[in-house]
Amino acid sequence: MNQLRLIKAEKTMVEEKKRLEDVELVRLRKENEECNLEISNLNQELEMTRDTYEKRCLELETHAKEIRSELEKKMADLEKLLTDSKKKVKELEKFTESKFLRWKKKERGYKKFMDFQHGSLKELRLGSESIKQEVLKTQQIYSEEIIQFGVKIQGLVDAAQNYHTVLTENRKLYNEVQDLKGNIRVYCRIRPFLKGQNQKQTTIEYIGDNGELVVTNPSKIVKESHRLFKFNKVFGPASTQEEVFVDTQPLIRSVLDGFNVCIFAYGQTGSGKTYTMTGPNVSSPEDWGVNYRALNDLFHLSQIRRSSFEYEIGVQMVEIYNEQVRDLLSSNSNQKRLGIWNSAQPNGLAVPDASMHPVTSTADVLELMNLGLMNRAVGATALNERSSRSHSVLTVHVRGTDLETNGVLRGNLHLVDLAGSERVDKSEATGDRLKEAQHINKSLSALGDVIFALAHKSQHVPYRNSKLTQVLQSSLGGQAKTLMFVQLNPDVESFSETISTLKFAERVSGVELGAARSNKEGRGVRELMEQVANLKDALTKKDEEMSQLQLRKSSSGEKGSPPYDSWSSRHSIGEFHNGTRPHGKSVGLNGPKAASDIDNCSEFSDKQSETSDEFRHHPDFFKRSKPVTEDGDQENDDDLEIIGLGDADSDERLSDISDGVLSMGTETDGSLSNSIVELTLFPETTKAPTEHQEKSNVPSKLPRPPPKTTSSRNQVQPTSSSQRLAAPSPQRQGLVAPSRPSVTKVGPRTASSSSAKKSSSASSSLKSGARR
Ligand SMILES: Nc1ncnc2c1ncn2[C@@H]1O[C@H](COP(=O)(O)OP(=O)(O)OP(=O)(O)O)[C@@H](O)[C@H]1O
Repeated sequence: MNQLRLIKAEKTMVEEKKRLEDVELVRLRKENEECNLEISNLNQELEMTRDTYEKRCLELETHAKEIRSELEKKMADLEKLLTDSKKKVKELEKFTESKFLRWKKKERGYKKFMDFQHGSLKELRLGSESIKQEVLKTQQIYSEEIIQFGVKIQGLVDAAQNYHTVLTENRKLYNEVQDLKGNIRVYCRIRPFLKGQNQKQTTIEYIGDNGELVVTNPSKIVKESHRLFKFNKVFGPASTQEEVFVDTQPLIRSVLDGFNVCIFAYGQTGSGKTYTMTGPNVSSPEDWGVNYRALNDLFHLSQIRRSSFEYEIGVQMVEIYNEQVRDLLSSNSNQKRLGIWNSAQPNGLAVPDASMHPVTSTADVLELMNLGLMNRAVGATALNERSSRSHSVLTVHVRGTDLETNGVLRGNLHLVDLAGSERVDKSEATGDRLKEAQHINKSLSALGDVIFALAHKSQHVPYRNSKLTQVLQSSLGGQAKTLMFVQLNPDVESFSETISTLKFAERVSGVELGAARSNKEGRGVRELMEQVANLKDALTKKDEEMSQLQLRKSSSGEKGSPPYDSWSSRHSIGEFHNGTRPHGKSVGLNGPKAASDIDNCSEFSDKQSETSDEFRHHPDFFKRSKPVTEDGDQENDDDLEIIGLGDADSDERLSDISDGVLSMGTETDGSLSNSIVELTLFPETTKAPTEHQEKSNVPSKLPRPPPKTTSSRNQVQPTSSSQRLAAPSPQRQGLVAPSRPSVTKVGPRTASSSSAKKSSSASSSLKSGARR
């Protein structure tokens, strides 16, 4: 059993073993298959590799064959090249040899040439040496000649400089001649274009150094479109305030020598009148206009002269708007209309009620002017741009006392910024604007009338026709120096205005007023005046004789001129007011003076109509000139209507502003210092307390009026400050008395006229030579 079992176990074991061997066999078989597969694969691969290798070998063999054949070919080529190169080398060797030979030949040729050149160079050097010598010689000659030229040019320069000196001298002489003739100086100033106006066309074509100005209208180029004007000086747009002042300075300085000076700026609105007269910016001295600079200069000069002269300077500033005079320096806002006096008043106060401010420094002036400008501006807010439609007049009164002789000099300087001139034409205006335009028209016309009446030596100068001319009277007569700034706007749109302004200015520049005279009250002047009076008396006598002869002739049937013809042709007004005879005889109104007065009156209408005709030539001024009646009353009545003033206003005209009485101190006795009335420059006032206070600034050193005498003038004058300026000495009374009965005002001034008669002899004697 055991054995069986053993056998069975062995059998199981064998079976197990067999089964394992089967599995192993299967595995091995599988592996064998795999190996066979792999072998076949490898065989395949080997086949392929062999094929590829064989292919590659074939290729390489073909390639090697190709390369070999190629190499063989190249070798053949190289051999060929080598043979060719050898051939070429041989050829080159041949060529080089021939070249070398040629070079050698050339070298020899060059050598020969160089030798030749060397020889020539030597020759040239020699030649240049000689040329150098010659050039040196020529240079020397040239330098000598240049030196000679220099000397000659220096001579020419000297001559040119002399020419300029002569020119300057000529100009000076010309100005002196003008001064002597009393020509109104006309300076033209052209405003530059303002910011934003750069593109505008200008009408100014040429500005000459000698005062020539050519204007043209670039928008209308027609034949003879260029207009030439000539003035004393033309300031271009680039001119500075300083340059303008330098040319004005001598005129202004003469105020300190006792001359009356009037400077006014004329031109259309916006042409630069205010710029010239006041300046755009008061705080910058560079921008100061003529006004500030003038006062500054007067102070400066008065300081320089302080060892020989004591000067007192006072300032008034008024505005004339709608024929009403307003004090611009008054602190009183409710001021009444100011009256105007006859500026023949010896103290020269045309508007005595306007506050007078003594000034001693530029700071004072700046303060005052600021006040004036502010007051003007107050008006402007109410009436809009009032400055364009009102005249502003700054009056500087100067009184100088000669410390050595005690002689007194008085000078007035009127600095006037006129209203815009073109407004005159703008008659389409209505209401207030029309009224303004009429007033501007009237006053500018009146200014033109006065200037041309003076120019024509008319016996009647219509000062009364406007407030402006009344205020300026003392500085517009033959005794004064007058300068007009003609302001131009270069804009082409203003062309027609520019032309009419220039035409007017051209006519003004030709006006001769007669030599200006200093208001000097000294013995020398008095003696001269006496001499003049004597001469005039002699002349009057001759005239009388002639007129009598003519009368006799005409009465005996011969044709002849009326007796006054000869007088009028030879005398200006005032000449026959002389009562001083060569031997001290006094002539009353019944004498030649009376005759002359009648004569003067009878001539008024003729003279005036002549003047008016003359004036009409100016498109702006003259057409509008009204005929003036004999004594101007008609015209003044009209004026009164326009400005709404009645008798009250006419009563304010305390003195009849007669042309004939525009006289200066012409005392006739020897006691000069006693006879001249000492009038205060800044008189006291007893009117309103405010004004009183204002005027209490008057320096105590100023002379006070002497006690009243029996002056008729003083008796009738109202109680304004200047009415009590002084009590004239008997010799002086005549100065303020009306010169002609025909122009003497009645009413409140009856006493004045009657007393004038009483003092007629004194009056007539005082007026002698006043205009000559
Ligand atoms: N020479 C100048 N250089 C520079 N600017 C100027 C000059 N002249 C005038 N202007 C300028 O032109 C303008 C007008 O000038 P301004 O007010 O002086 O004219 P106006 O003639 O006084 O005018 P109005 O009649 O209205 O018073 C101002 O702005 C002023 O600053």
